[in-house]
Order: sequence, then structure tokens, then C-alpha cells
Amino acid sequence: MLELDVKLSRGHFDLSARLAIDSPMTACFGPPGAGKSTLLGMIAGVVMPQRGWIRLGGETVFDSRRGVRMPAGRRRIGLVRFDPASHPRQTVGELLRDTHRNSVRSGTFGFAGVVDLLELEPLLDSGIQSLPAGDRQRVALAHALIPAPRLLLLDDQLEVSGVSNSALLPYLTRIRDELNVSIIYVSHSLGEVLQLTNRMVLMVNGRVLGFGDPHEIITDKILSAGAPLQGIENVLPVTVLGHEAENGCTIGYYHGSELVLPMAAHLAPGDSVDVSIRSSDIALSKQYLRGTSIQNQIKGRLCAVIRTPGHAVVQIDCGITLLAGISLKALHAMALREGDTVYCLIKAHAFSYLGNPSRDGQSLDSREVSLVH
Ligand SMILES: Nc1ncnc2c1ncn2[C@@H]1O[C@H](COP(=O)(O)OP(=O)(O)OP(=O)(O)O)[C@@H](O)[C@H]1O
Repeated sequence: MLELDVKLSRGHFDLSARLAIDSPMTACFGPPGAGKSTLLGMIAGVVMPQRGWIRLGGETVFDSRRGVRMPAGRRRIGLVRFDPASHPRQTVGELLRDTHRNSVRSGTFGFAGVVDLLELEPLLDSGIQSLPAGDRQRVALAHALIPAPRLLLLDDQLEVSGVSNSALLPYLTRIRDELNVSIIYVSHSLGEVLQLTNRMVLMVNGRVLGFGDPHEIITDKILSAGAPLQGIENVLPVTVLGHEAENGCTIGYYHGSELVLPMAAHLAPGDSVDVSIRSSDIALSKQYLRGTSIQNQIKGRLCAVIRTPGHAVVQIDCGITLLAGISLKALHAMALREGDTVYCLIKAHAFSYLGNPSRDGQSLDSREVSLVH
């Protein structure tokens, strides 16, 4: 159980949060600048609140009135933040063995078990600097996990590494279930939140605007809130296959399907990039449509319908969860029911690229790019 009541003022930004989290997996969702990283930093002990208290498993790790300030290293909290530049010459194996050696006294999950769970065996002899971003994330996760934390915090790594946390989702489920470690992770995708957990913290402007069942928060807080929360509902990790210069589009690959995306000539085949699509930009059909101008038809299964006055958001399992916004009239006319097969219809130009793409562990900004036609 994590309980906290904290306050921090930093320039124009005020954070005030009160929470009691006992779920094994909790998503922290909110627009950029909401205070998610700051909150995670306070829990981990790398950002000091000005007032308040934090208790983990009944133990007080921070209390401004009583002068308790437990150092980050003693909290047994794994904050997954990783800077490969701090390990310029180490291989993955060297780093993780060092981590294991240094944590033996305080407890450890064991080197072999973590390497196996995160499928890192083939990377042990690779230099950390040369790893692709996705692999680096798993190394960062192993680095935080080996010292047997009681709580794992996954900050948003999108800006840093060019890929979101989505690629880690299957591993997070195993960590929660097999190692019994509670997890709080920052997500930018509501679809992802619904797929992975039934507990969510919604942060906006330094405040906890909602805490609890994601469906209820989406209905009560997000759909009625308008900007800046709308438009970040679905995030898809895509691998670039190539470009069709004559058709003005880029082709991506996602979960067994090809996607037609807006032209992004700076990307090269093999690059990983996240694309976002608003729920309101996804239409639904019960059949595959022929002779349509809409280029993307992603097949999925309808899992749930979230109703609001005059509006509905439909949750569809397409390998990852997508949210599609439709009118109640359309919902009734289509007689949609849970378990139905549906096609998500998405125009190529409705997708937006998020963050910096990654290839071979580097951001595209810092390397030469070859155009593919
Ligand atoms: N080290 C710092 N010093 C001063 N202000 C900071 C610092 N780090 C963040 N801020 C400010 O604090 C506010 C909250 O930032 P924070 O990074 O916690 O938000 P966030 O919700 O994690 O955003 P994002 O989704 O973009 O990562 C922002 O206004 C940010 O500019």
C-alpha cells in the first residue's frame, strides 16, 4: 500500500496530491506538464516535496513535520530512468552483474531470473551505448528490478528514447504476476491503460483529477473535459516499412497489419515510431469495406462500450486496445454488442507522429537519414 499527501511549489507550477494506492498495477495518465514525473520522483525520493508525507507498506519514507527524509537508495523503489551515457563502456552483462553484486546485501531477485524474464540473454555481451531504444528499455527495467524493489515506477521514456512504454507491457504483466512487484507506470495512451490495469491516476495541472476505475474516469473526467485531454486516446507503436512517394504516404507495420500513414520521408525502414490517433477519428464498420477511400481497416473485437450523454466510446481489442468515439445513434443503428467483430476505419492523414523515432538506439535528430522511395 502506497499512501501519500504531498505538496510542492516550483515557479509557476504547484503540485498537490493525495492518494492511497493498493493496486498491483496503476497507470498514471495526464497531459504533458501535468506533474506525473514530479509525483513519481517524490515517491522514489529524487524530488523532495515541500510539505506532506509518504508511506510505503506502512513505513514512513517522507514526513516534512517529523523531519523524515529516507534517501532514495533505501526506499527499495525501482525508478526506471536510465541514461546510457552514464555507462559508456559497459556491456549489458557487466552492468547487470554489478547491479546484482551491489544489491546482494539488501536483497535481489537474482541475475539469471531477471535476465530470463526480460529475455536479455542474447544482449549480455552487447555494449549499452549501441543498443536499440527498445532493448535499452528492457535493460533499464532489469537494472531497476534486480535489487528486488517493493514498488516499480516507470516514468515516461518517450522523449528520451523515442519509444513509449508500450513495448514493455507484456513484461510488466509478468513482473507483476511472477515477482509480485507493484507497478505504477506513466502512459500516454488511454487504450493502453484500459488494456493493462483497472486502476488509474489522472493528473492535470499538478492535481489528481481522478483516481480509480479507468472507465469511470474516462466517462466522468476525460470525455467531459475537452482539451487538453482529448486527442491522446490511442497510441500505436509502429515499425516503418517504407514510403510510397507516388502516393504521398508512408507504410508502417503494427501488430500483423500494414498501416498507411502520412508521408514522413525522414523515417527509414526499420525505424520504430509511435503514432497517435484520436478516438473521434476512428469510425467503425461491421464488415470489411471495399471501394472506400479510407486506407486503414484494422480488425478487432468489441470489448466494452462506455456511454456518456449523447456519445459513446467503444473499446476494441485489436492486439492492443483502441478507443473509438461514435454517436449513440450510430451505436444503436449498428446494434453493436460485446464480442462483435468490427473494423476500425482510419484515414491515413488522421494519424500524427509522436516523439522522435528511434533506430539502433539513436534519435533520428542526431544521425544521417537516407530517404527511401
Ligand atoms: N527540474 C525541474 N525544475 C523546475 N521545473 C520543472 C522541473 N522538472 C519539471 N518541471 C516543471 O514542472 C511541471 C511538471 O512537470 P512534469 O515533468 O512532472 O510533468 P509530466 O506530467 O511528467 O509531463 P510529461 O508528460 O511531459 O513528461 C512542468 O511545468 C515542468 O515544466
